[in-house]
Amino acid sequence: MRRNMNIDTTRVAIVGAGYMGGGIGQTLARGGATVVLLDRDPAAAEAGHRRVVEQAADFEEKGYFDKGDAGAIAARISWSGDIAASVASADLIFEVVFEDLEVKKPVLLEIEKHARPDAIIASNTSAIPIAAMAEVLSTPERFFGIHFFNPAQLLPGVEVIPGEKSDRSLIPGILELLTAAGKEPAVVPDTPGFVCNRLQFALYKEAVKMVEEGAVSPEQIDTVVKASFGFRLALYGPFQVGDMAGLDVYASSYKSLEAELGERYTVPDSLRERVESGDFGIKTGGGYLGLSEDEAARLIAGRDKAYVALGALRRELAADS
Ligand SMILES: NC(=O)c1ccc[n+]([C@@H]2O[C@H](COP(=O)([O-])OP(=O)(O)OC[C@H]3O[C@@H](n4cnc5c(N)ncnc54)[C@H](O)[C@@H]3O)[C@@H](O)[C@H]2O)c1
Repeated sequence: MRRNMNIDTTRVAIVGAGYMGGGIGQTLARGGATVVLLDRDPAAAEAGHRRVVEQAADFEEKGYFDKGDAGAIAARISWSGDIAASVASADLIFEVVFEDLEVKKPVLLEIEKHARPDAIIASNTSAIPIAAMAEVLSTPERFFGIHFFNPAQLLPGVEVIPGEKSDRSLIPGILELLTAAGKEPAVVPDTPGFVCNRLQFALYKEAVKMVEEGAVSPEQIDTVVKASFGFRLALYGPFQVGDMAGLDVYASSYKSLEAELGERYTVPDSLRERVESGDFGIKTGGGYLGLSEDEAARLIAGRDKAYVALGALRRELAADS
């Protein structure tokens, strides 16, 4: 099995040249990989390729990409109607077709049939369990979820999701490749929705429910979220925010919400136990992240500076639009 993945010598095949497939291809080609876009219909692969190359030129012209990036991307990315041959010569093959297990299964089988034994196979699924896809493969040890976010060219995060049977010694090479492409990958378990989509869809459902109840409009929710906790989340995770805000405040708020909205707002057990034992987060020492006094002081000082800078950036972007 491969261990190192130098992006400049890595050949990537992407099956599914749609929105995400094109974005992933553009990202990896920009990083130095050689990429071929494939689709069920060669015309779709060709169209996906054209979109990626034209978008890269547009991004370079607008200054989003460095000078020379568009030319480098165009030189490194191609399309093909020959899925078998393109997959056979790749080191890393992405399945990026529709979010439907029954569509993905035959695609994965076809990839596995043509792939070299040492090639890695990845899926960009949003929420289908990696185990459910690995099940159809006879070589599940080389299969991973590698989940880019939309738009893949611009969002830094990527979830790397090993399945139960994935060979974990392949993970450092995958992380090396993604980091070389400018990404901030995180290894996460094969739990429902992985990390991002479980949280994102919980929030979205609650927002939709509020609108359905008729109390607030979508516009009101967007206005409040962008300027309040959404503003924070651009730079800090929920545990950093909770430890800074005070776990006692969170526990009391859950009690009020539970009284009105019921069980889904019950104080989580570990939060209740912390508060009962006097652990209110940073203000008492402790919290979920267990930061030292120095680390906590640095976090708060950095937060104040970051929020001032983020506030200025928001005003600048609003003035531009
Ligand atoms: N759109 C998003 O915001 C987003 C974000 C993260 C992950 N994803 C995931 O990425 C995957 C692709 O999503 P998308 O938004 O790019 O979809 P899309 O519809 O833009 O692209 C899918 C492509 O797959 C091709 N395809 C379908 N069946 C095929 C087959 N049997 N063989 C070869 N090609 C086939 C289609 O022709 C199409 O070009 C899904 O699993 C989705 O959940 C999407």
